[in-house]
Amino acid sequence: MVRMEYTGLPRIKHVRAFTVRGGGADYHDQGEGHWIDDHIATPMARYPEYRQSRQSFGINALGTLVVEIEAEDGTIGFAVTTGGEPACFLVERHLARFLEGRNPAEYEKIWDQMYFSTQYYGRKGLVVNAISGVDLALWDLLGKLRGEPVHALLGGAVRDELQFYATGSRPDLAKDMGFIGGKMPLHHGPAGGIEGLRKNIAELATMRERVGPDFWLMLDCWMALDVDYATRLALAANEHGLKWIEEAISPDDYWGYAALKRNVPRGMLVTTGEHEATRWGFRMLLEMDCCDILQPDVGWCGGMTELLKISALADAHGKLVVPHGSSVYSYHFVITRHNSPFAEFLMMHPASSEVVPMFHPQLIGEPVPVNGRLRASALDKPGFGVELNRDLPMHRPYAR
Ligand SMILES: C[C@H](O)[C@H](O)[C@@H](O)[C@@H](O)C(=O)O
Ligand SMILES: [Mg+2]
Repeated sequence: MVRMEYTGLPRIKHVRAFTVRGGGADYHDQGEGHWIDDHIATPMARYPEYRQSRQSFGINALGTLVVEIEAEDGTIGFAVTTGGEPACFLVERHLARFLEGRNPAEYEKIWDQMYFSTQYYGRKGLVVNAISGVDLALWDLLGKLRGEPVHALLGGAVRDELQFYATGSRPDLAKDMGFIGGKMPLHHGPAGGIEGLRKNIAELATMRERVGPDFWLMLDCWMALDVDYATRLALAANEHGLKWIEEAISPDDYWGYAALKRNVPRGMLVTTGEHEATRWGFRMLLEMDCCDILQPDVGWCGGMTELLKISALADAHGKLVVPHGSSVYSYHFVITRHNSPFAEFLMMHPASSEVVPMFHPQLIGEPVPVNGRLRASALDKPGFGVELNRDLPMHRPYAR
């Protein structure tokens, strides 16, 4: 038998970084009147001028980062995440050196060099968002070069379809659309006092009335609360069958999460992780028993290469990993892991009344759940199975 010498894949020739505005991966970057910017509780709500709108304090300050990786045969892999112009700088002026000229299959070594070369100023947040964007573009390129969907590169689907819960303002409509649950944004935090707490519970009670006793209802608290408020909210919400209380405390307060997890009523789940990063951050959440479900965002936690490590660690601890909604980037992962039994779908329609692609308008061919589900066969194109909408006004601020 002739032994084929392994020469690797076509080398990486160019890495390019662009920013683009208006929804997409920076999905908080929406127009007026969208549910996602309507008096949602945040840590900034202690300042009255920043209470009504998260855009007022800059939740959409960054915009989307688009990373493109072109191989020497002309194949292009890409990915989108949150990061905007500063992330473009990091990609073109720092990270690109670890990719250009390399074999795209060496994603472990590339990830290691991207992380440890930026560790002195990175480790979480924007820097790891940029690393995640590069890593996801690399996996897209790998899939396109090998003619395989990313889920096949990750070991293949363990189920025939994905099921989704919906995040938005109308769990009642989500139930009618076939989703398995509805997660609502919390509208009032400690700054709203007991009155605000009562309003939170009234909103939950109204939705429980509309959806009946069995449909999952969850509250997303977006880092806004302290342990005392979160505990009182959980105790009051229990009679309305709250399934989980999400990201109630600051991501840095591991001790607060551990206390909240001890305080909530038996059977109610504590979840967090969308603003956590790397295997080391998630190890802290696991070893300090902070939560029941880990929710890394694959576009923010370090990318697919890191999510694989986080997921295996969580699995060893018997914990679920339900990634924060990140469109196809999480779908290709969730369908391959038993400890990821369902996925999040963020309702990006302004009134949560219609299913629209999560990263609209940036991804051409972006699949959406039908009746709350997505067949594995809908994810069978190479890479992440989507193309970049090149009609959008993209800007490459640090072209080389
Ligand atoms: C709905 C929440 O306030 C955030 O906007 C959402 O993006 C995130 O926390 C989520 O879990 O989807
Ligand atoms: Mg959340």
